[in-house]
Amino acid sequence: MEAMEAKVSDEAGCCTEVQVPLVQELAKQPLTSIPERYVRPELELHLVSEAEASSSSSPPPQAPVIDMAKLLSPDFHDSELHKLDYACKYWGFFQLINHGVRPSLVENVKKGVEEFFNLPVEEKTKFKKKAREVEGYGQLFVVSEEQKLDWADMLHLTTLPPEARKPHLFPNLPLPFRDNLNEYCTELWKLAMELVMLMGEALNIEGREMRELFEQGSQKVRMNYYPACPQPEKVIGLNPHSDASALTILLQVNDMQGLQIKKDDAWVPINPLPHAFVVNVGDTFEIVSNGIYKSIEHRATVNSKKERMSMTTFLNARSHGVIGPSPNLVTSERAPQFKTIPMSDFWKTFYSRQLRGKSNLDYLRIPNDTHEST
Ligand SMILES: O=C(O)CCC(=O)C(=O)O
Ligand SMILES: [Fe+2]
Repeated sequence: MEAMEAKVSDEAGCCTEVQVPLVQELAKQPLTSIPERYVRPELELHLVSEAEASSSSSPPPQAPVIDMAKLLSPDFHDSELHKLDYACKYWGFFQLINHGVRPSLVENVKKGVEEFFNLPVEEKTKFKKKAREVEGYGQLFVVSEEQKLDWADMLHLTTLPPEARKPHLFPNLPLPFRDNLNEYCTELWKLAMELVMLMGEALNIEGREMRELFEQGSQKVRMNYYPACPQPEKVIGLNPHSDASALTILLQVNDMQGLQIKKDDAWVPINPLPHAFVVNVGDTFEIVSNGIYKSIEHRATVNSKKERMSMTTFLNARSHGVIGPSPNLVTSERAPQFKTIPMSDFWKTFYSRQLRGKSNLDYLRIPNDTHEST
């Protein structure tokens, strides 16, 4: 992978310098009130409409469930591919069952994540995110001293290809977590590649084009720790956002619910099914699909009872070259919806912004009435 040097430096070094406290440590103190930097006044406005919504008799809609075994079976492939296509177009999120990753491996990884966050703070600080880096332990996307903060800490790592791992991060994870995570990442790479190839098939994108975009891509993981909060309705665990990745595979680590996705202007909770992964389309795939598949806004809420942990695995397109709508999906009826830009520029703007809504995709959007070529 000769472009690796360029890739590593493209995705790093574009972050800001603002350092913030660890929320896990903050939450251990006897808090009489939530520090102002974590209080989100906008949530109070939303509470009213959510109360109205929850008083309606119909239960919230559920994200589609996709069966990987059916996608891979000649008998069920076509009908399941149709379901996958629908899920990516209208939900941007689905639960994936029968994904083939060994349950004991998944359990070991969950255990490793819990054990990491339970390490003494001095141990975890060895992984601390350094100024101007995007990987490590702490908070990402803090771009100003005034900005509101999330009620969460994260450990963010490049996991694949192995040569892109930061020497002070992945290789220093405690054993056996390091080995389990290594195997899990290889399994999830295969799974994510299978899924993007299937999504490409459903959209009629050439296999060669998909392989060029993703085979030399990278994988990152983000382990999220949301401490219990005495006033959970005032804070947000992870600000509403869409993921920059092509595809995200989320593992809920302990049995606390908190993920919500925006569907028809309402927040819909996702309750992970046993042994399922929650999968979502990221901004990169929305661009490649020329807006046909949607990267949906989601957020993490917190609660007063118990901490919550999750781990997201991101499949990213290769970071050399450009990213833009697939030529097959730009037609006389469907103009390009996004500009084509160097992938390195895409990452630079992503890491220099606050994580907020679909702001990183919106700046690439071509207004409807403009038929400029890219
Ligand atoms: O913790 C969750 O459920 C959501 C995490 C997430 O959206 C992310 O890491 O991008
Ligand atoms: Fe996300």
